[in-house]
Amino acid sequence: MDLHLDAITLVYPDGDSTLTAVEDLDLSIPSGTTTALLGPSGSGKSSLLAVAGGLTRPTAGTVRIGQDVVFHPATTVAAATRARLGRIGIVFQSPQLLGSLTALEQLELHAHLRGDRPAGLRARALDLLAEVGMSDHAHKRPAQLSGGQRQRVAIARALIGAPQVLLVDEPTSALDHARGTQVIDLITRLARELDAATLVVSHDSSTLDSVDRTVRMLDGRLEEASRSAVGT
Ligand SMILES: Nc1ncnc2c1ncn2[C@@H]1O[C@H](COP(=O)(O)OP(=O)(O)OP(=O)(O)O)[C@@H](O)[C@H]1O
Repeated sequence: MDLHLDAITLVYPDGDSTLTAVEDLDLSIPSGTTTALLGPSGSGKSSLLAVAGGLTRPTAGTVRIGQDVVFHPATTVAAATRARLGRIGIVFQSPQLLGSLTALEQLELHAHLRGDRPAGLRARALDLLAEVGMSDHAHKRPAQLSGGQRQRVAIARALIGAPQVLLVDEPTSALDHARGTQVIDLITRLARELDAATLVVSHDSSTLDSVDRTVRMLDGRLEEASRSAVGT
């Protein structure tokens, strides 16, 4: 299903005043495609991703998956958590793996937390680890893996629940150019295979050849050139 961010505004309290991190922003991402979100530091990229993932309530506007409004200014924490766990996979900037668990166990634990039934779970987790090129490392713990390998485990973990939406924050910031490009190519391919509407925040446009679309944020808004590309 497509992801729609409709007229999103996010205002943070800032001492005695306020700071508008995202301002009246519209963005739609068709299912199975990947959109990269670029922009200078402080332009609002992570804030927008947090709203799209239901981690932060928008001040105004709605987040829809298909026709369903999943997040809006009055969404309760319980409803946001339910929608996120059921429909959205998130990969954070640092992979946030648990040190004591193997790659395979990271995926299994995540599925259990989502409330998935265990039947066939191990096979699906192993399939996903194979998809991200980690079959030979399924039984290793994070300390035994490289940065790029940990990022691959985090991507597989985000996909274990077959999410309709995949949100990825700066997946390449700790990687060199070649590995960064590989990770972006992997995300783009998996989004297509799994039909997930995917948004990737990035600083580094040189790794983004495989994405379907690139949009740029500046001061909480999409730049004109990117906005005209929306929907193409
Ligand atoms: N929790 C918060 N409370 C108040 N202001 C915040 C908060 N989080 C972010 N901001 C401010 O909102 C603006 C947008 O920040 P955001 O982190 O979304 O930008 P970004 O484009 O992701 O930056 P970077 O590329 O450096 O991660 C910045 O001015 C930032 O200082």
